[in-house]
Amino acid sequence: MIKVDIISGFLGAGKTTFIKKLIKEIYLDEQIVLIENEFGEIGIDGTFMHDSGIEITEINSGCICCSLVDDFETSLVEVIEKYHPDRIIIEPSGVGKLSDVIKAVNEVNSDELSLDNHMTVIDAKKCRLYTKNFGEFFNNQIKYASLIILSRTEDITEFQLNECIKIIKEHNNKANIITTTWNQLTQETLVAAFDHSDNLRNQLFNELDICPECGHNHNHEHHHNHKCKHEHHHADEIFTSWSKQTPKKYTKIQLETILKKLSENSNYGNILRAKGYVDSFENNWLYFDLVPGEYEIRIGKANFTGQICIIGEKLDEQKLNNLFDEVA
Ligand SMILES: Nc1nc2c(ncn2[C@@H]2O[C@H](COP(=O)(O)OP(=O)(O)OP(=O)(O)O)[C@@H](O)[C@H]2O)c(=O)[nH]1
Repeated sequence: MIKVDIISGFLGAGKTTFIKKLIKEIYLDEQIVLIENEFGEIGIDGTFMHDSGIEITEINSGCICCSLVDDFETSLVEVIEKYHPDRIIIEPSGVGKLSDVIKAVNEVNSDELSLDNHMTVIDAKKCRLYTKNFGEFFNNQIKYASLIILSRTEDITEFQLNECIKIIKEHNNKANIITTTWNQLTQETLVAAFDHSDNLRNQLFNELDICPECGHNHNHEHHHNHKCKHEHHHADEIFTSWSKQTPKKYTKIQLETILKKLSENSNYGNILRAKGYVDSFENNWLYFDLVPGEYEIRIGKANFTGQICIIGEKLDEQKLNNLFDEVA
């Protein structure tokens, strides 16, 4: 049997960072293939992970649970035939619904796959904001998780942490919630959290009554019709992405000025995530990550060209293009 893990979580929650930790500390003896589904057109994460020798299959420009469901099945079957790994880790796009991804995995026509952990990474700092603004996606990722991992707990007050846990428990009061900051999470503590989630998963599955049409859990016929009509949005009805490939060089200060504007200014649309890498005037490239209110620039290896990817709501493509092109 090939085990399948799904690691969901909203845009920028820390999925990729957590997967790296899992591979290094929990799955170190297993042969792993990672299937990444990016909502944007460019697979940015792939380049980071390749260095650790993990096979990566990327499915970009849409969502494996709606527009790319056939591509997803094809990729899974290809991965099984080509690599016969011990485990396949699926990283859905941040705007995917976990119930849809579980459903897509269950529908793949193969006796070799068995769904193992389906966990969700939640940015503890943004829990309240995201449940309010993007609840349809965010709450679904909470509800269907067998294990929940909080990120950025080092940056929040006890009050914020309790509030975040309260929100999570409103949607899922069974899953273990990992609240420890990631640099303190040891192999033993992770294993303990996973063991508990093993028991829970079976329980959760019995309770999952997933609608065959829309992938949602509905217990009553009446609710069923209502919810399918009014609540089931596809990610691309709400979120948009803008990508650009560019050979342009930036100084660190120039890139910082751009990211600062993106994180503080609503002129460009509601920016929820930006990431990519660009050439610099030094002998290295600048890799960047942005979520609302914070950004990070790291030094990295050259790539074949620079790539920028932005995801948000109502993005102003012209203004974004000018921002990256007309650098002072
Ligand atoms: N301070 C802090 N930063 C974190 C933590 N987890 C993730 N980050 C940062 O958050 C940014 C996004 O992390 P990723 O792991 O790329 O998030 P993701 O969920 O894969 O993002 P998507 O690409 O949108 O799917 C990066 O800059 C990480 O370094 C955390 O626990 N603490």
